[in-house]
Amino acid sequence: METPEGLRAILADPAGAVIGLDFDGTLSPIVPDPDAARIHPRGPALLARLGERIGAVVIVTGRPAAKAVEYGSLAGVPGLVVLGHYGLERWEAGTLTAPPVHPGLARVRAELPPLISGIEGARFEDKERSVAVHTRQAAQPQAALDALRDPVAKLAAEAGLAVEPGKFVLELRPPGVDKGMALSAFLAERAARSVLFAGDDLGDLAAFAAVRASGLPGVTVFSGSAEITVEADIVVDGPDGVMDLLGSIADAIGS
Ligand SMILES: O=P(O)(O)OC[C@H]1O[C@H](O[C@H]2O[C@H](CO)[C@@H](O)[C@H](O)[C@H]2O)[C@H](O)[C@@H](O)[C@@H]1O
Repeated sequence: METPEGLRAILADPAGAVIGLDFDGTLSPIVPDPDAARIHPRGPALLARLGERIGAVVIVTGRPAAKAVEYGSLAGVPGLVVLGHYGLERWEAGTLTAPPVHPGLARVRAELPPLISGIEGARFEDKERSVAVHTRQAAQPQAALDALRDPVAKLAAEAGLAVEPGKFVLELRPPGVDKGMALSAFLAERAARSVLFAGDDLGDLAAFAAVRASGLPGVTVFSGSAEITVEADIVVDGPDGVMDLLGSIADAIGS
């Protein structure tokens, strides 16, 4: 495969590059229990190598930023920025900045668990600034997700929250921010000269669009799985493939 223009730009001028990465499904293999997710074993060392030479490495995730740092063992990655909750939170050099919790969260925290209690295998995740319902552990994950779509959408609308669908998950989160907005603002802040973003799920599409809209030499990387197909400049085989790609970038720019 010919090296995409965006990747060539990153290799030619690493100090001007931003490498943006999703967490679950991209850096961290998908597992049934959201609390059991951990970064790929090669992740921390690879990101540390990239952090030394790349202009900026930024993780843009639906997780709380501190959870991504913890589950990723990432506190020591040089210069790392983590934008959590789709850009609502920012973690940098051990400091977390975040807005107040959205007032609608109290209502969904109270009403979502009873609403999903009739759905076999459905699981509630409380992320403080958002909540999620997962169906991966149901006997029929897709049917369970489909059964939840309308009641979850109704509850979210009444609480003034947005629904973010993903891999066997529906999140209820504050509106007005997405991974594309978060990445675009970060590129501007860093005066980036090139960009790569890697993701695996529907929430990452906004970041892919931001790469394309940035006007920079850019490359989108899809961490492929059997669960979803998305067009991107480079498609790799899940987190193993992401690690191979990041490793080849780190090797090419030296350490
Ligand atoms: O933006 P991301 O970093 O990709 O986070 C998106 C959501 O990821 C998590 O759920 C997903 O991964 C779980 C662990 O592998 C898996 O069990 C689940 O089916 C996936 O949807 C996380 O639990 C959510 O809170 C994140 O928002």
